[in-house]
Amino acid sequence: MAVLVTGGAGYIGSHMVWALIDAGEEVVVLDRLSTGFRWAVAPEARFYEGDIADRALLSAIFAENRIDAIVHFAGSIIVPESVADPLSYYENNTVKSRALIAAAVEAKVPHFVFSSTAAVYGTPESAEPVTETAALRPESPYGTSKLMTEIMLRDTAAAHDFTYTALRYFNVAGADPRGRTGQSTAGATHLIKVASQAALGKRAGMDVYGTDYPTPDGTCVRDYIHVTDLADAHLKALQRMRAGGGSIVANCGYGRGFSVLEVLDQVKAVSGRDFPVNIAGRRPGDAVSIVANPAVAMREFGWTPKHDDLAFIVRTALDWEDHLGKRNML
Ligand SMILES: O=c1ccn([C@@H]2O[C@H](COP(=O)(O)OP(=O)(O)O[C@H]3O[C@H](CO)[C@H](O)[C@H](O)[C@H]3O)[C@@H](O)[C@H]2O)c(=O)[nH]1
Repeated sequence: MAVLVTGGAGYIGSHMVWALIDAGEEVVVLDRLSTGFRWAVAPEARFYEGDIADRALLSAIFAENRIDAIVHFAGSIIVPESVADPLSYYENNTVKSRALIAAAVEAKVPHFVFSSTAAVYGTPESAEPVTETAALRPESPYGTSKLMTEIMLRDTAAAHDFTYTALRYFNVAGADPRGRTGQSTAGATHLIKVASQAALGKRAGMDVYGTDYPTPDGTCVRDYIHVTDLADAHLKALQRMRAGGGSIVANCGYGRGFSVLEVLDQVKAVSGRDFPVNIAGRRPGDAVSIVANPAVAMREFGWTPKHDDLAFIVRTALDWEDHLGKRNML
């Protein structure tokens, strides 16, 4: 059987494709290449260029491949962009996911792994690591668009012979330790990516969005997870469903938070480079502090983090950024 990876030319998707291939799986990728890159897709995967809401293309993919699982990454991922242009986020993340889920049900594809997000929680009530049963109060259209898809999956699983896993990602960073892929998106806004670019002189400096938050140093706190550990969580979630496990929602993070300033110190230390940091105002849609309780993923699919070390995350991000620079890519 084969696994269909939507968004497999993107940052997390391209790592997932490698994780599946490393595990001996047959992989089919569907990506419209709006932000991803054809070269990011492992050559062993079968590639289709197109949209996840293109029913004719999906029918062809299901007819040409024996797919028993979909791992769905395709979507828009930038919190402030979603605040500025909410309807694009509801279109790309909710409406198009609905089309993909409908096609999966029609084709009787039994397993679905969905890339959800910690943004579904908004800012949790307490500073304790958040569990999956916490209140769902997204603070951005991005978070709401993903939550709506989770709800569609829940209701679809109740009505059809269909099992899903929704993985709520915390802050994904780093790159394949073997250097095969990394975060390559043009105009990326993610903290570790931006700081790596500043450290390597690809940008003159960077902004810190807000130092007046109610956190120890006044900057926002996040739980940074290495992208390879995240891909491994998907693989384990898939194996669990194939073994008969039911639908489930699970956090993907390490259970400890770092502030923006702590991350910047780490990037400076690991790279050995200093760079200008401008203290700017708060960015719309930012949650104050959010850290995962990953107990469900660890217990239910036996997920064990292997790279839960901020210095390693930063090292692999810097190595990938350097690799892109040496090849005049981005
Ligand atoms: O140049 C920058 C970039 C980011 N930040 C700050 O760094 C923190 C992390 O920001 P990111 O943009 O790296 O990530 P977000 O927490 O906004 O969002 C990420 O995590 C979310 C879940 O928490 C979603 O999954 C989302 O897709 C993903 O981008 C925030 O406080 C942000 O304000 C800066 O200060 N300067």
